[in-house]
Amino acid sequence: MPGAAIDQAVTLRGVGRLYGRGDGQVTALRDVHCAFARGTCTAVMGPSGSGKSTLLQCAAGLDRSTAGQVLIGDTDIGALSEAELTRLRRERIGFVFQSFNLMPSLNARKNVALPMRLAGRRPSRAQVDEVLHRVGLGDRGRHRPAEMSGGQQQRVAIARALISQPDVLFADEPTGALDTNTSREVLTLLRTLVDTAGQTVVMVTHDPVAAAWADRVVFLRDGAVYGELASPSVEAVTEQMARLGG
Ligand SMILES: Nc1ncnc2c1ncn2[C@@H]1O[C@H](COP(=O)(O)OP(=O)(O)OP(=O)(O)O)[C@@H](O)[C@H]1O
Repeated sequence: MPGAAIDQAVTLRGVGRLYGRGDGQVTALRDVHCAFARGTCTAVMGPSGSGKSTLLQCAAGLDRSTAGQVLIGDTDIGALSEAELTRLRRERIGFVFQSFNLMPSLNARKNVALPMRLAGRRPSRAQVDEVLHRVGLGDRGRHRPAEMSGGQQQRVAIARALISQPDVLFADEPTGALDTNTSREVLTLLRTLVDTAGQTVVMVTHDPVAAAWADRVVFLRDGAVYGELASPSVEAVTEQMARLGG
């Protein structure tokens, strides 16, 4: 198709998400159109309750939208069965949470290998070590979460998300539980994955400093896209958030 030169990793077309019924119904997303280009990092921002987590979960196939289409590459995930969606999530999507969600009794290597093992495959030691090396933890494979800093634990969670070589890495407040220094550690890593490996990253954040690491910020208000900023600076993001009342 002429003009369709930008390769989108994820496309949302008119996405809506309603929760509940009747008087208690909440519109978490309304007619959201946006796309995330391959090999870029996008931050999603907006006031509390504006639909950021819902957008991320619908885009990642963790939740189903109630209107519109979500495409991963050119796959319309709304058209997939539950089994197909589970497989797509496992093979093409990585997800990182604010709270790391590591298994405390397992060392870093075993945490990284866990999703593949649960899917009935056993990654090789070399595969696990390679991904730990990529996140800068090549020497920490035997450490358990309690023996690592918050930033290191989040890097293990990122390694775990990367082991399947996902098309897109989604991160919901990846630095929300971290102090300034360890946040920078994690943001540097995400930036490096984008710049050196062409990884696509989409992250929700409340923090203008974190958002300024992204190539673009998409702002939400009341479940709708309010605007966006390319090459964001901390000041420009802060200003836009103040305008949004966030
Ligand atoms: N499972 C659910 N059931 C009912 N309402 C929900 C559910 N999940 C989210 N909502 C509502 O949808 C709206 C958007 O929520 P969402 O968590 O996506 O916002 P958010 O921007 O991520 O907020 P925060 O910054 O506080 O995490 C809110 O009004 C929320 O209360």
